[in-house]
Amino acid sequence: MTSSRPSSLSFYSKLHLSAPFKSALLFTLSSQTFCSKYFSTSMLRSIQSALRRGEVSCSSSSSHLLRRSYSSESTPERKVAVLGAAGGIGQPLSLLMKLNPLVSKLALYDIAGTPGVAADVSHVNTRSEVAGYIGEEQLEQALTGSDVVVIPAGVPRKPGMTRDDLFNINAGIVKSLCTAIAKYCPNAVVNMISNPVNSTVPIAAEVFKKAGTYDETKLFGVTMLDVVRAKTFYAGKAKVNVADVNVPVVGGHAGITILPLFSQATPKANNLSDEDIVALTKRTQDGGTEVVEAKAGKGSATLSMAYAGALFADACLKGLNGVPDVVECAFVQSSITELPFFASKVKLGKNGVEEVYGLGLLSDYEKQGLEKLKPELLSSIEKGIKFAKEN
Ligand SMILES: NC(=O)c1ccc[n+]([C@@H]2O[C@H](COP(=O)([O-])OP(=O)(O)OC[C@H]3O[C@@H](n4cnc5c(N)ncnc54)[C@H](O)[C@@H]3O)[C@@H](O)[C@H]2O)c1
Ligand SMILES: O=C(O)C[C@H](O)C(=O)O
Repeated sequence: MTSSRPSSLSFYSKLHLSAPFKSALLFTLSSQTFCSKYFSTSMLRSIQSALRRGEVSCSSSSSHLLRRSYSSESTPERKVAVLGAAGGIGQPLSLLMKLNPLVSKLALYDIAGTPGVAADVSHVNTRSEVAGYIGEEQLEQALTGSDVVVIPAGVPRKPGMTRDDLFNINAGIVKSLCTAIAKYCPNAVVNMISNPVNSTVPIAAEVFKKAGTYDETKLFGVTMLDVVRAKTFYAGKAKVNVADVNVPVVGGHAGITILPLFSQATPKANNLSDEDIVALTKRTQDGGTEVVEAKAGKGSATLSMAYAGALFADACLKGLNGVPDVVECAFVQSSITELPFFASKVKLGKNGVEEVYGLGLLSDYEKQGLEKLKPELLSSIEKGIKFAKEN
């Protein structure tokens, strides 16, 4: 082996890689010569496949080098559309999607403001081509060919409001956007962010059913922000490394319907009392309100939501690309309780949801929380279904 240890290629994600890959990727590479000298063609092809599927990230120069030199396979083309792209969530989410190497086309749609957002984001030197679309007459173009459609369109809360108070405005917005999705990209995976998620997802399902395009494996209410919050708050209280933390959050996305399962959190924390768990649960359930109040009339969570939305869209893209064992929490059609929609861990695959996981063992406190949330969640689901049937 040469003495000059290369530095320009640094691989930094080892997720989902088999042992030989892991050791191979621990090297830092610098040149094509090095690549061909120390990695067999088959190993380079395997690294390339891992890159293609998004199982491993590397600097764009290294990715380019590997792609150019050693592979006949290309990264799958994936179009992502963001509806509501000029909004508080839409703008940072569009930027984060532009940074995602799994995206080849990024369509930014809104009723106003998208030419500026698209021009701005398009200057970022990453893979995807960005286009802005404005107004209903351009919605067809924005959606056509989309693999994933992310919807943060709609009004946010102000202090004193519940998410359900947004229903009257957002239900109509979601209905019209989903009608267009059914028409122009019926096979797309839909990530619903617009509130109230407990109702907007059932609305979307009804719209797709009416259009004859409903595929329950492709419709997701994005509850990732609840997971992001639960991880952050748990890590802070338990004094563990937040990067190592996992906490499933189940139920729905509003108040007590958000049920973090801290009894299943990892790493296990022995330093938390029952009172700590109650406080952590309440803080997770009220996380949205905490931000709404701090913003004092200027909207709700946008930056943390953009982060959470980008993470979830990335998980969907990985699933579509065939990455194994992509598991996240989301609000989906479900039979794990008596409710027709429920958030729990789901496995994401080439067609969207591959498996909806059950709740696992719950503490007595979580069992009580589960029973308490059911009436409210059911009524929000029924409200959405009724709206979509009657309008
Ligand atoms: N799921 C979650 O965890 C979560 C988290 C935070 C916010 N939200 C929700 O996301 C939504 C958006 O929040 P925000 O802070 O970005 O609001 P915002 O007002 O800043 O942005 C909303 C955007 O939607 C656009 N819009 C309105 N009608 C549209 C239509 N018919 N087609 C396309 N775009 C349209 C607006 O022009 C605006 O740019 C709210 O409903 C909010 O409650 C959900
Ligand atoms: O709280 C809100 O209204 C926005 C969002 O649902 C959140 O959880 O931050």
